[in-house]
Order: sequence, then structure tokens, then C-alpha cells
Amino acid sequence: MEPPAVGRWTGQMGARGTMVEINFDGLIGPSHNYAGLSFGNVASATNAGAVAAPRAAALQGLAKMRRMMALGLRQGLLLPHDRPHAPWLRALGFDGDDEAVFAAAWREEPALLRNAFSASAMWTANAGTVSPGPDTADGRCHLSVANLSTMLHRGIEAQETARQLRLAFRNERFFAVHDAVPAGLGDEGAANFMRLCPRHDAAGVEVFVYGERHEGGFPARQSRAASAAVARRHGLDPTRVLLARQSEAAIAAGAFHNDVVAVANEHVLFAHEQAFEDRGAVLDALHAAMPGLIVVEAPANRIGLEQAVRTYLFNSQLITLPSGEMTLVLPAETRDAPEVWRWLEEVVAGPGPIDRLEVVEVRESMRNGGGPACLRLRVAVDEAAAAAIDPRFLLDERVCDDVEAVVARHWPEAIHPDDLGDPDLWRQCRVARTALLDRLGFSAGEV
Ligand SMILES: N=C(N)NCCC[C@H](NC(=O)CCC(=O)O)C(=O)O
Repeated sequence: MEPPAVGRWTGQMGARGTMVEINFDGLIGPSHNYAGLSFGNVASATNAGAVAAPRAAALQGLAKMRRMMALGLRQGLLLPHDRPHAPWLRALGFDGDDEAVFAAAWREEPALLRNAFSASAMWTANAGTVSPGPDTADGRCHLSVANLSTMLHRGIEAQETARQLRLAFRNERFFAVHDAVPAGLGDEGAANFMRLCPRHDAAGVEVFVYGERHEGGFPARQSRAASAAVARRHGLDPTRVLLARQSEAAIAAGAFHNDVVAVANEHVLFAHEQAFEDRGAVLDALHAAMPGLIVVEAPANRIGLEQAVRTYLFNSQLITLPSGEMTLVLPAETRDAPEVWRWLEEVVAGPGPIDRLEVVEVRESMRNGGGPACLRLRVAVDEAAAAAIDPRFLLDERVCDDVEAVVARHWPEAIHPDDLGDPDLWRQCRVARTALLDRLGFSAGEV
């Protein structure tokens, strides 16, 4: 079938200069389930074994994408990966046709089948790290695929992510897509990355946040060496790169990525007081590198780290609307917590840069530790680069209608932990993904 027609920009990019940010959300896949795979991610551990609702989950994600478009932002999507993933299980010694592979894995090593089943590619903040053109030596937008090598189930994603990013951003005049840095040096992509800049079209300061491993504690998933490697590969000016260490307290409280305790947009950093290990030095370095920086910080005596992790207050999307208003797109869980909501109302009422609060409902993803910001990868582009993106990865209302129809028809309504061994579910997940690719105009084998 014909690829869907997608509206392109005409004329001005808006009041905020010549570049805009496109958010590429991961469509929540048909195999979404709660397998408790992520040690250090409190929600994933707490909800292990619960019954998941993949159809509702995907519809919640799509409703968020529609909300962003209604706010005047450009929206893209990345596709769910092929799950359960037979090639990975085959590499682990299970053989026969795909169903024989799944059956043997379920019988002999059910934990491996659970890993191969995860819909974790939905959290595209972990797909890769993106340095927009104004920050790079060659003026192109550089994207590095994340290896996600700390968690077994997430390490499966890199290959397909690379294929999708190479397809979406294949025009080498505007984009350079790099493979993942070698596994072993953990890299979790944009979830541990923040860009501060006067406006999207000005050179920015890129902040890479890494963790350090501690015996017996939760894993620190982002290594300093991987962050530095990504910065080098992207051709960033070393004087405009900051490697900041995530606080041990934040990791211990369940902030397995920096985006659970901090988010940046243009000249604003919105963070918890305990986000960074050496808070004073990090903020001093940022102020020095980025005159005009405004830091909106939640004091620990108002919002505890546990509360921040439970509500995902900082896993909000901080966005600039075409009008120039800065808006926080928050998970509904923040509104359910009176202390958090009261503080947010004070932030908006005060003289600071954040003008509006918008609440979105992504509870199915939240129960696996993925808030609004986890679900999206930001790519700032100018008009020419935007026009070079494969339009099948861009959304408008009509494409949303199409995707919703496929989800409504094919996505399972519920997945119970024992269902992972059910051949009908294996088939349904694959049929569902194929129907989506078909509807969006991707041919078999393209992704
Ligand atoms: N913070 C950002 N940017 N992303 C959130 C990722 C959540 C994901 N959860 C999971 O993978 C849970 C899957 C399970 O347990 O079944 C993770 O821990 O890697």
C-alpha cells in the first residue's frame, strides 16, 4: 500500500527560531507485560507478575502523541520490535522453527523467553543519544544507538533500533547514525543526556549523566566512558560538554536513569535537589557554560527522592509551545500526590520560566517504570532536515487514526505472566506488528 501522506512544514518554523524539536514516541508493542526484568527499577519490581493491558497501553501512548500534536508540536513514532525475538533465542542454542524455539525456551529457560518477549523498545528515550546540528563539528544531527547492555532484555534492542534509525534518518546530508558503543560500557541513550541552549537553533551545552557502580547496590547503567565516547563520535566541542555524575542517593532510591530526576529544555533545567552527586560543582559548571540558565529545583524537604521516583515528577516532557510558553507534560501520578501537585502549582504561579502544566495518562507504561519522557526521543531539526526524515515515521491525525485501528483490532487486551508460554500469544504479537508495518507502508524485512 501507499505510504501515508504526512503534512510537512510550510513556511515559518514558529516563533522560536529556525529549528523545532520532534518527539519520536515508541508505540507500545503488543507484547507489553510485567515480567519484573529491571533490577533497580522500583515500578518494574513492584508490578512483576501483574496482568498487563497492551491494547490500553498503546492507546494511552497514542493519546499522549495526539495531545502533543494538539499543543502544536511535531510528533513522530518508532515501531515496536519483533517480539518474542527468535534470533536472540536461537543465538542461545534453541533451534527449530520459531515456534519450536519459543516452546523450548519456555520449557527449559522461561526467564530467557521473558526477556525475548519484552516490549521495552517503547521507551525510546533509551533508543539513542541525539546531538542536533548546531552542536556538532560537521553541522549534521548525530544519533548514537544505545547499547542498553546493563539489562539483558534491553540489550536485545540495539540492532533493530539501529535499523529503524538508519531508515528514518538515512539522509546523510543531514544525519549521521552511529552504531552502539561496544557492550560492557553501558549506554542508555538520551535518558542520561540533557541539552541546554538559548533556543533549539543555537549551539548548546550537552550534559551526559553517568553513574558509578557500588557493591550490593542497584546497577549504575550509564558508564562515564560510554558518555565520553558518544560525545567524541558526535564531534562535540569539548568545552561545551559536561560529564556529570548522578547521585548515589538517586540511584539507590530507584532513579535508574537521570531522566527520573531531571529534565532540561532550552535554557531551563528542572531537577531534584539530589539529582547530581556533586550538586554545587555541576550547577556552577552549567551556569558558567550556559549564561542565562535557569534552574528550577525541587528541594528535598518538599519532595523526597522516593516521592519523585513514585510519581515520576521529573520524567515529564518539558516543551516549548509554538507560542513560546514552556509547558511541563506530567504523568497523572503527580496529580494524585497532593504534596507534589501543590509544589507544581507554586512553580507555575511563581515568576519562573514554566508557564503551564499538562497531565497525561500513561499508567500501563508507568507500572514498568516508563513515564511520559521515557516514551520519547527528541530530535531537533531545521526545516530541510525535517523534510529529509522518512515520512512513515511521522504522525498526523490521520496516521494516528490508522495506528489506533490496528491497535484496537490486533493488540492483546490482557497479558498474564503465564500467557508468555502460549503459542496463540506468540502468533498474535507477530501478526499485530506485521499489520502495523503494513498499514504504515513498511515492507517485510525493512525493519
Ligand atoms: N527512564 C527511561 N528513560 N526509561 C524507562 C525504561 C523502563 C524500563 N523498564 C523495563 O524494562 C521493565 C520491563 C519489565 O520488567 O518487564 C527499564 O527499566 O529500562
